[in-house]
Amino acid sequence: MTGDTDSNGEDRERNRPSSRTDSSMSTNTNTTTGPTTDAEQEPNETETARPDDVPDRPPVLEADDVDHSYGPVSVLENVSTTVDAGAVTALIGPNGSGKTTLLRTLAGLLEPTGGSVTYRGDDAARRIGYLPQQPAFRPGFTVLETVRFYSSLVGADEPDTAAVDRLETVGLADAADRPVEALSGGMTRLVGIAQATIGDPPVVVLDEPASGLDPGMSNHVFEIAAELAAEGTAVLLSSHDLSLVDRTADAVALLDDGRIVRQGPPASMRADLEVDSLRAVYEQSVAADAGTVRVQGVTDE
Ligand SMILES: Nc1ncnc2c1ncn2[C@@H]1O[C@H](COP(=O)(O)OP(=O)(O)OP(=O)(O)O)[C@@H](O)[C@H]1O
Repeated sequence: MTGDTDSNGEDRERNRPSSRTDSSMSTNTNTTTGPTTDAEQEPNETETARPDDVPDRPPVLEADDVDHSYGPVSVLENVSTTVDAGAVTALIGPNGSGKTTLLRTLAGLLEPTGGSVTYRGDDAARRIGYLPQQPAFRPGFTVLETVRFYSSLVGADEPDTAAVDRLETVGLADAADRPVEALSGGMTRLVGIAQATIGDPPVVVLDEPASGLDPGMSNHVFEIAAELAAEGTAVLLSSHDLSLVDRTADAVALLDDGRIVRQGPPASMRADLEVDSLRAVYEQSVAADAGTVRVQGVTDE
């Protein structure tokens, strides 16, 4: 993985792990999904044809009819999806629609209250790396010491080298000696990304990795996600930055009120609705009024 940054997204477009015409996620709503075959694929005029040498993307995580309730409050209902190797899968949806709950369920941090989540990847020392929405680190240590600690936890042969490399990748090399409690919110998130990716887990789950980052660093974080995918990692992230998702993601799942209402490659989603942006797909698919957060468990009188 390299740490090169481009600020305009053109290199990322060129370096995208593969064409987005291959569907790593079903476009059906609420169905168990798997890779579709090329024969099942509708021709897509907005994208170039899939080259023959694009590797298959086996599902590494599968969610099958997943429900999650916090006590009496049902937050996820019948969510079926896959997270595939060598792809960036993005979860989008309104505030409170259940993205964090789904990410935590897929990462194995929350038990589904119905359905199942299955890991189908390699039996790695660390299977899933996870960046929480609000990463926090134990005060009293520097950035380098913190990342080195996580590096040694995952059994790196040379924790120092691995930690230094990872800080360079996320763009934090210059802050290596700074105490973690003296970092800005965006810098803390970058330490979190270093922590989530150390040890090269087959699955990396990033909850709003670009939140609080300036535009250049947001681009950089999505570029890191694309580079991880190009190396074969299954990257699952949530984001409200629809243009970055549109440019970067191989597959998108749109969650509304705890249900997946659309999923598939962004180009297919745009083509299905005959619109030219993921934002337009979002606006046509989300039921809630803009400016209102739908709160599960609260009924309309
Ligand atoms: N521990 C919890 N106990 C009870 N309810 C919870 C808990 N965590 C989340 N919720 C509720 O579940 C719903 C979905 O929350 P979640 O954080 O998954 O949404 P989200 O899509 O990630 O939102 P955002 O985009 O604002 O981060 C919300 O109504 C929230 O209040």
